[in-house]
Amino acid sequence: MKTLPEDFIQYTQELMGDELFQQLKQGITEGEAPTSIRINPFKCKEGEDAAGEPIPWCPSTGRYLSTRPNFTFDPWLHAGKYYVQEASSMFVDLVIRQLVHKPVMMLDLCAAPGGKSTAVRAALPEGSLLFSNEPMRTRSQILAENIQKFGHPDMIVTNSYPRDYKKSKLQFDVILTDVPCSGEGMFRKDDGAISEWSLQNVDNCWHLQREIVSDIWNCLKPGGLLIYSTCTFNAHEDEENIAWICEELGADAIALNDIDEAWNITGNLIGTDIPVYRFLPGKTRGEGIFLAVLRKEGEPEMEKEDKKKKKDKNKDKGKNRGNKGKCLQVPTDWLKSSDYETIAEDDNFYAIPSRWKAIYEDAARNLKVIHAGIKLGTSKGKDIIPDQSLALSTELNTEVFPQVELSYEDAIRYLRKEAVNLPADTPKGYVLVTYQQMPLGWEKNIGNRANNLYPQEWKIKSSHVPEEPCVISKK
Ligand SMILES: C[S@@+](CC[C@H](N)C(=O)[O-])C[C@H]1O[C@@H](n2cnc3c(N)ncnc32)[C@H](O)[C@@H]1O
Repeated sequence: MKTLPEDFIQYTQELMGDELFQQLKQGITEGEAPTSIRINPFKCKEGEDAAGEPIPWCPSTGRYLSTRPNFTFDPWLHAGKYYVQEASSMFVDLVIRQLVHKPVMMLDLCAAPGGKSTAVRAALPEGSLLFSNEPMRTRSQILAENIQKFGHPDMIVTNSYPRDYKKSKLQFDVILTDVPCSGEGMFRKDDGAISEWSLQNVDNCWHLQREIVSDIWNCLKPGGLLIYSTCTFNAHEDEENIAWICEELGADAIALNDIDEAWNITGNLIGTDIPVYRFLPGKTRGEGIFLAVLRKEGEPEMEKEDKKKKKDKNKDKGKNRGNKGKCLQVPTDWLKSSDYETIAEDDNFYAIPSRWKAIYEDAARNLKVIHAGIKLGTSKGKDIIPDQSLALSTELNTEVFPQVELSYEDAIRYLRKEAVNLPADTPKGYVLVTYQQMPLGWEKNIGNRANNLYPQEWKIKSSHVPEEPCVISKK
């Protein structure tokens, strides 16, 4: 049985009242964290569905599973066909679908490991561009990995601080700040969150959260949306910060529609009329999160912007802004569509959707961009080695590469970066290996053997192999 910190009990009981607090306490100490996944709609065939019960606030892609499979040994997870995410966090799906109806520029400022970024990307209208940022270097690498597995081309991953964004002067229609917090909402799942908790840390967190939002505020367009979330319960990091943002920075909180009472979402706990959404374990079926949506004061400058875009488009007509010399080296048919420009950086080639190349260039000048669009490959001598990002991209033209379908055992061997031999009649050169038709990565077939090109940093490290594959698909 978990023991909660005394200071936490005292404060939270006062904040919530006895009945709600007892429900929460029981949820944390005795309840079980539900297992859930979110399927990647861009990697599912029409009519294909995942097993499990739909998550009510994310019914198209979120599923509760009745057991917890050993996800590490499911090749589909590595192929980006789904993401393991706790259910409450999928609430951003509802927020985006309800409030964003035209293509936008969005920033997920505190994004690693990428759960909310991929959820948001799936919900945004096509034509939107999503920046996914994480200031901590190691975590930003994990974020870039998960974004590449998700495979959507309209994403830029950066490893920068909010203050770097402030200097960049980039402007966004929507910003999500899933800020670092004291983590009370993780008490059920993670004993470490309990041992690291202290009143002092709560105090440090709400100060840092205000600094983060202040730093990024000028990057939000007038009339733009700020989605603020934490995974903690105390009002300092939640309602009090929301009130502070509204008053000091200038914003209004927005109430969401169609919130079913049966979901048992809890509202504002400090008696103000600001609409906020709290997911409490023991009450709502998921872990603890807090979320509020704010609209920045001011009128959206839509008309002005649309005119400017038109002007810029005309200015660019007939102008090839790609790196011509290097462009020629990348086969033009590796992608399904030709709406891309190839960018060469050192030995690496990226395909950037043409419509946002100017924004990419702006970002690259001002921020540390660690991934953008689709990384096509790396040149080595006269060769271009196709990249893992290309293999997992939804834009890959699978028809131009020979393919070999792997058995479950070989797929796991491949994902562990062990040698996997290909059938004798496989053509020499780069071969796309798949598992149940999902691309996993590349091998280079050199005749008598094949080199496994799976990224070293992504490989499965455990030597265990389960007898049965984990099955997420509906039979
Ligand atoms: C709650 S986690 C984000 C989880 C993520 N949104 C998801 O759904 O997968 C908060 C993130 O903020 C990052 N962070 C820490 N300090 C930050 C800062 N000063 N500015 C922005 N992000 C920061 C942390 O490293 C962490 O990855």
